[in-house]
Amino acid sequence: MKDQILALLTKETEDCKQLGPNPNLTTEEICKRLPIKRNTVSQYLNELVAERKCIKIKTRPAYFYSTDAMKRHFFMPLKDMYNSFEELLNDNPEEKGGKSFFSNIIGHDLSLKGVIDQIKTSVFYPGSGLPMIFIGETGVGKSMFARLTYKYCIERKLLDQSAPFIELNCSQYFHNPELLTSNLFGYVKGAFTGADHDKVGMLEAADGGVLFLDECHRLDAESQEKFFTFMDKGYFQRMGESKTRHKSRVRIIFATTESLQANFLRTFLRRIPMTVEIPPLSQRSLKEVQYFIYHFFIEEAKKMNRPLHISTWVINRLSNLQYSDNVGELENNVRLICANALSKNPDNELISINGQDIPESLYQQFLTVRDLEKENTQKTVITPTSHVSDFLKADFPQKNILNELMKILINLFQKYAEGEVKEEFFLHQSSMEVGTTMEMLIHRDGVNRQETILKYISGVIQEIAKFLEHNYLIKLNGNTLIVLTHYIYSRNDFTIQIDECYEKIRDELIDFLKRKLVNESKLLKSISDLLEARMDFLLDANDWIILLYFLTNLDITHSRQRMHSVVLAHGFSTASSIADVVNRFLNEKIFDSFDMPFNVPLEKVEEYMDYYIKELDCSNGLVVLVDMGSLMIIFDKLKDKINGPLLVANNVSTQSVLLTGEMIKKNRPIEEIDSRLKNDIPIQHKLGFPKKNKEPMIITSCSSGVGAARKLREFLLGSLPSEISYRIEAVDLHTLSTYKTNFPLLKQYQITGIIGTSDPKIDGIPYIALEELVSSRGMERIKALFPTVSDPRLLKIINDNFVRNLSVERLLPAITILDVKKMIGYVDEMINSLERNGNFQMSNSRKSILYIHTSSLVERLIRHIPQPEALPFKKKGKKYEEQIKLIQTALLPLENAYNVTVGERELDYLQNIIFDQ
Ligand SMILES: Nc1ncnc2c1ncn2[C@@H]1O[C@H](COP(=O)(O)OP(=O)(O)OP(=O)(O)O)[C@@H](O)[C@H]1O
Repeated sequence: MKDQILALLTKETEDCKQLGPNPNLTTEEICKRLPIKRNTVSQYLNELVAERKCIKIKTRPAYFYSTDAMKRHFFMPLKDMYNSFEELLNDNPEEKGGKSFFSNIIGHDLSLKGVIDQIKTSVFYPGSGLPMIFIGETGVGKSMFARLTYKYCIERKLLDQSAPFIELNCSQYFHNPELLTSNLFGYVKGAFTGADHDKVGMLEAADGGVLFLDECHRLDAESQEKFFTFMDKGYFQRMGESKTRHKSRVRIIFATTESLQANFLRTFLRRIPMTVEIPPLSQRSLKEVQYFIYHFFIEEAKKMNRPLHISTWVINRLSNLQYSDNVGELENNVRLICANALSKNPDNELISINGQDIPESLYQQFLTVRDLEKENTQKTVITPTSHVSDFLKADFPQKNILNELMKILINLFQKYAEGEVKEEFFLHQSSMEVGTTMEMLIHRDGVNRQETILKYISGVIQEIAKFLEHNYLIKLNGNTLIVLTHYIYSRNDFTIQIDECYEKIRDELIDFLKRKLVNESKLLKSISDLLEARMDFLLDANDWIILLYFLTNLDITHSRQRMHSVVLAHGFSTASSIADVVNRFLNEKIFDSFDMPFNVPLEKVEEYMDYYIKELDCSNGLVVLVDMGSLMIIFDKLKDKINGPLLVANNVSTQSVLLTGEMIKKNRPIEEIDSRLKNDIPIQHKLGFPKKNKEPMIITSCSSGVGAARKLREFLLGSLPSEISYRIEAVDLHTLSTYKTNFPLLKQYQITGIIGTSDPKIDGIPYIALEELVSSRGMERIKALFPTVSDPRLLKIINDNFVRNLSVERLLPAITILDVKKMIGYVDEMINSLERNGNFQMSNSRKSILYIHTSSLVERLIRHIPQPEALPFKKKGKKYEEQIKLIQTALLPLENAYNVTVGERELDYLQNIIFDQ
């Protein structure tokens, strides 16, 4: 069977004209074409991938290509699995190295990487590609990308060499929408006064090629409607025509500087699935702006066919101007400067460009730029044969910083290995080195915080932070997020290098750290997986070392047991500065901080603290230091919500924060901190202990990993009736077994049970195997799991849902021709009828068997599979007859729905399942 699947894939791969989502290469389609069950097909496909006989594109749905056929018809794939078609296409050797089609575009590997990926996705879509709309300010490169897309299609043989490219600027027809419509769609003789012959429109003229509609927000509603009919149905009519329909196989690209929502019909936008946003120059990095400057000077040098000597003064100013008309404006400036310099000395072999060559019109602007450079007389020399890459001397300062850091870390490890320093010192010192270097990355030059890629990375890091908070209960503060973002951002540009002779000891260091820092390693593995999945960013050995040390700074293990403390102070950075100084002094992150603007309303402070106590385990206590008497009210606001002792003191000074921090670090009890604070520094203070009952919670945990636990959580939540909102959290089994009752959730909540597939053995907390929920003791278990639910009706619903949903899960792979959910609905009805008419409660285990048995029974009947063997003889008295009647009545709706009749032997079986003692 596996061979059949491979043969089919080979044929389909060979038939593919281009690499892109092809419905014939999905599991779904293979199932339709071969008489094999879906599960089996999936399993074989994955085996074929593991055997390297086919590759998988992990999109939704996933696509499979035969590796051999790929090699013959396209290129040799370098991996077995790809996250997207773009990733696959990037492995095309023609796309690699200097030969990549888009590599001449400035920013192709920086801010425009995403734009180029989107274009590739769009053009490879089967048929005529996906219609795209480029949006972005004037001069960002929309027209350029439209032309490039066309050329790319020709290069990749998606279009013929002779295919037309027709461009239309819709704003030219602003005052004459009718003329625009007639030019686009054509007209027939007599369609309007003056239409004395038939005329082909641009849509038809562009058949087999590309139609680019610039400034398309000028399309009136009628033209938009005509377009979406065309995109929907594939035909259009010329003006004045009512019957004839025309077709055109055209790829349409739209572009606009305007907002989509305000200028287009919703129906129109819906037909353009690919919106490609090109960022303005102000959102690109300084580095990218400088590449543009070199690029345009090189273009001018080519045109003039002579070298240019440009002063640093000019380059610096050009780099720092604001360009409201973006790349186009920058290009014009360079052109103007060159033209001016040339006109002064037209006969010189070499054109020198200094401050005095700046044309009048630009000079004013140039003077607004602050003096940036130190005295620097060096000139940039550009010749007609220069290439931008000549100027990318890759002098990333951060590369040196990180290379240096690796040297220091390896050196420290060597010292430790040779017994020169103690383990504690080497680990501590290494973490401190990493912490300091990472902070330096943020403050390097040339980072534009608006830059698209930086924003993107920041978004991914925030997602990771949420994941960590949710799964490991680790809260990363804002600064940590910024540091991580900048680290990944820097590492996008280069690889950290160490001398070959150090590689062995580096690998030993990594092994040592993975053994020593088990929690951090686990955490980093999750981070690394997420970075790979979301950004295709792979951490290498050096990153692992640096980031493991970085994570130790976050004090993951300790923060779980220690008291928490926050400084709340008014002012731009008062709280954070004091907290930072004290944390540094104590060599540990003890304090969090909240900087409050002077006019901050109390609700905002309360909101922050609510979030804080919700997110962190404060069962060991929370100390809040505030800078105003009025904020003492925080005590009353929090005291009933918090699950540990609370101390609020009105004194924020370095002295009081340090005193508190020292005591927290020494794990002194909160009462002692309270009395020391009030004795040493006269302050207002309030101390209280929680009265609040802990909220109940269920934990799910599975031996096969947190993913399975999360699935189980979803399953349980999905089984709760809407009236009940209950906290259920998925926790990694290993973490649970390691931390036991010290695990924060276990302190904060009243854990009513741990449901899963393996017992973490925690004293005082019942473990309930999933199976038990559907056993005869199920109801009892459910009552204990949901102590706050007293209504028996609700408890019964929960119980019934569990049994039923679990049966559905089990039935899904077994039942092939029936719609399982629908079938289960009928069994529900049957159970209700039996319980109601027979006046009894069926046990969970019987219900569970009934769901499964009845479904396969109906399937057997539909497929005309013979009835099972008769059961051994049993006495069939009056009671038996009554029970059979009950079953027959309960079965009626099901029999009617599936047009089947349940026979005598089957009835006997059912009686056995339902009533047999
Ligand atoms: N990434 C880039 N690399 C090289 N040249 C670029 C790049 N982006 C834009 N340009 C150049 O900048 C100039 C302006 O670009 P283009 O005309 O395509 O912008 P536009 O967004 O279409 O502007 P408008 O909305 O005003 O029509 C062009 O000469 C284009 O070739």
